[in-house]
Amino acid sequence: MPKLELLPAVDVRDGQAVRLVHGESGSETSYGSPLEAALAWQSAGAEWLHLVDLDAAFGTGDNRDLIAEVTGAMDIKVELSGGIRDDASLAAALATGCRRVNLGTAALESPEWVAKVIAEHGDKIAVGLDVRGTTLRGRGWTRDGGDLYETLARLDAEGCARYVVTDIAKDGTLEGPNLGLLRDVCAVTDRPVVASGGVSSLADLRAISLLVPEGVEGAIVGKALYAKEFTLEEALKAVAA
Ligand SMILES: O=C(O)c1ccccc1N[C@@H]1O[C@H](COP(=O)(O)O)[C@@H](O)[C@H]1O
Repeated sequence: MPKLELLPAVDVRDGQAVRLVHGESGSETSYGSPLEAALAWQSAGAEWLHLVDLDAAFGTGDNRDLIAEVTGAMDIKVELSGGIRDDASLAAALATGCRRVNLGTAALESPEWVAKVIAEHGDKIAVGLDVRGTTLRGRGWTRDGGDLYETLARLDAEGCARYVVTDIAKDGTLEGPNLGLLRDVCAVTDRPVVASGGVSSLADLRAISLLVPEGVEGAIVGKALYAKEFTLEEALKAVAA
């Protein structure tokens, strides 16, 4: 059985690595330099980095140069999220050398463009399904964007390669992942799913690992690492077992 991939997160707001609670603007705790954080996760053995431009996601500017600098400094695979909504922002994201990008708002508001870039770029495109209940949220998670399962069916039909599923109610809370949501999504798609939101312990990671046979490929870990609930080395060991 393949092991669960771990993607430590670096979310960037106003040039700083931050964690939010429920993705709410203004709930930031700052953790300093994004480059230092990313390099620390790489040194600890990460194979992936989940790098988010929160200003671009919220529409409060962007950290594009910094994101490109961090991505360029990485030897590991980078997944980029936040504000990738049109040809220019997608070209800038892909030009960083990242392995793939996550589209959020665009998948809700620009379905024709998303179908086009999925056809053009294949598995370099993932879609972030950020949900409250089963309602998708876009524009920095501030606006409703339709039903999770209807959107998933459309994206599946368009050939979307992968989904990053975030339970907003869990994100940044250290309350544990929404395993039911992950199971429900895996039950209706054959595409790999990356779990996001709520991881608080090594036990949570082991619980997500049990969903690998159902289609969960990876887990994004944020707050728990920054709050030192466990180390990345411990997490990698826990999912390797
Ligand atoms: O990661 C977060 O905490 C987050 C919080 C609020 C909004 C977005 C967030 N992150 C990721 O950004 C993209 C969505 O950006 P966009 O809608 O495409 O501009 C998505 O992957 C979110 O999970």
